[in-house]
Order: sequence, then structure tokens, then C-alpha cells
Amino acid sequence: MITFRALTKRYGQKTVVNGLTSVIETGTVTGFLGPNGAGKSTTMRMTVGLDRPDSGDALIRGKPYAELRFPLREVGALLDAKAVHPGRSAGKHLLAMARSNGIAASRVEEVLAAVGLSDVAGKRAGTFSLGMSQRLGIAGALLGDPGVLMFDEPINGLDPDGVRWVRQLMRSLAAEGRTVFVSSHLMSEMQLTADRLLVIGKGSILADAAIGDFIAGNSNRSVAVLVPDPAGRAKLADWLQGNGRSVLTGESGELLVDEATAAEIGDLAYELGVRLHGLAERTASLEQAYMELTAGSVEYGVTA
Ligand SMILES: Nc1ncnc2c1ncn2[C@@H]1O[C@H](COP(=O)(O)OP(=O)(O)OP(=O)(O)O)[C@@H](O)[C@H]1O
Repeated sequence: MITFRALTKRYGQKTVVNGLTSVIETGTVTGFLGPNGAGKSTTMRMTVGLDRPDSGDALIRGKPYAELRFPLREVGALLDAKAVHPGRSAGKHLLAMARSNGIAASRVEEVLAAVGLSDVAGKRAGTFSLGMSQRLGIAGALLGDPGVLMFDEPINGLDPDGVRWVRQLMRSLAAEGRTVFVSSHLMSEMQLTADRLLVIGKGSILADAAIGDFIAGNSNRSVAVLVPDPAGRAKLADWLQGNGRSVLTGESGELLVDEATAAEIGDLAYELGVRLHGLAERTASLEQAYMELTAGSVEYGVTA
């Protein structure tokens, strides 16, 4: 479990993390989302003692990071995949980490195998591609077999196979009862991986919810209705609009009815004698819901 209690960080005049309070639960994957510069990395860095909060705190299983005797055995983190001495081999890098945390040297081989880097254990980390560096970073996070894991953008630079591997890894770590806290900008991937979401914008919490609730709460339910004959289409649209409903025409000529269900529109069409060729509820994607929620919190967006 990770607990944030009014966690706050300022750089000069700017408050980059603003009174963050949340509990990141065990046995779940919690996606940490927010536009560029929202404060995600700063929050993660404070959690593992790399930045100091101005006020408030971040606790790992109830303790500040500084009080953990063998931190890597409590919390594993991948924050910056390139933050490895470039001249050191992957194996030596992990061995040094293991030694400083009272972790058996045999664990190095285990984690290298787990991330698929056994064959390049002797190669200098500086020669690694971004994807290989991410794998090495993940190996480092897993080294101490910790109950809490944090990953900042772990799928950056990974090939599709690697992306799927990370997804399965996160899910299995959570299934083992661990706390998995992961930031990403890839909404489609988060939709497949996360159970819960913590969304921040300009340092403040915008949402802290189960993913299903988040999508339902931040998007419109709509129904796409395909009516083959124009008169029928007009009849249905007129009736709906006359009853205060919002109806748009989609790209393929279908009617899009906001805040409706397929059953309701199907029954209505039957009553009006309108023939249908298609009736489908549009399930909103995480991306749509996220865009709706964060529209006002994008700091570095481009306006067309
Ligand atoms: N060492 C620092 N000195 C001054 N400002 C900083 C420092 N580190 C971060 N910031 C600022 O804090 C804000 C939050 O940055 P942070 O990297 O935490 O955001 P993020 O949500 O991780 O963004 P991204 O999605 O782009 O990685 C940004 O405005 C950034 O410029």
C-alpha cells in the first residue's frame, strides 16, 4: 500500500504537487494518469525519497521511505530507465543494487531471466536500446521481491511483444497481492491493465476511482442507430429532438443519440414503425473519458 497524505511540492513559485491525498491499494494495478507536467514523476520521486516534499508525506506500507531498512525489499521502482551507469554491465548493475540491500546474489540471474535479458547480462548498459533499458529497470524494481512496485512510463520504447509482457507482468504482480502503481500516457494500454486510476492535473487530483466508474462518470453513453430510409431517419430524429434529446448524425449517416440505451431506442423505433438496420451502444473508451476530464488541465497543449 502507498499512502499519500496532503503531499505537496513546490518549485519556486509553482506548486507542482498540490495536497495529494490518496491510498494506492494492494492487489490492484493503479494507473497514474495526467497531462505532461502534471506532477506524476515528482510524486513518484518523492515516494522513493529522491525529492523532498514541502509538506505532507508519502508512505510505503505506513512508513516514509527514509525509515525503510532495506528499501528495495519493500518498494521497487522504475523511474528513469537510462539512470544506469553506462559503463557497467546489466549483471554488475543489479549485483551492486542487491549487495547494498542485503539481497542474495542469486536473485540477479532470476530477475534477468524474468525480464528476458539473461543473454546480455555481461553487456554494458550504455549499449542498450530504450526497450532493453526499460527491461533492465524493471529487473531492478523486481530485485528485492517487494510488495510495492512503481513504474514511470514502463512501456516507452517497448515493442508490441514487450508491451504485452509488461501488461501481463503488472497483472500478475497485482494478483500476487502486491501494490502496483504505474504511470502511462497510453490510454488503450491502461484500459487493459489498470483496476483503478489516479488522475492528476496541474498537481491536483482530478479523479481517484475504479476504472469502470471513471469511464462511466466521464463520458456520455450514446447509441448509434442505422435507419436505411431517409423518411424513417427523419421521423425518429424529429421525435427524439422534440422530446429534448440530443441527436447527431455520424460519419456513416447513422444517428447518434446521447444518454440512451439500445433497448429504449429499439422500442421507440418499433412504436414509430421505423425500420432499423443497426442499433449499437457506444461504450466510451478510457481515452475519451480521460480527454473529457483533463481538457482544462493541459498545460503544454497546442491549440489549433
Ligand atoms: N527539478 C525541478 N526543478 C524545477 N521544476 C521541476 C523539477 N522537476 C520537475 N519540475 C516541474 O514540475 C512539474 C511536474 O513535472 P513532472 O515531471 O512531475 O510531471 P509529469 O506528470 O511526470 O510529466 P510527464 O508526463 O511529462 O512526464 C513540471 O512543470 C516540471 O517542469
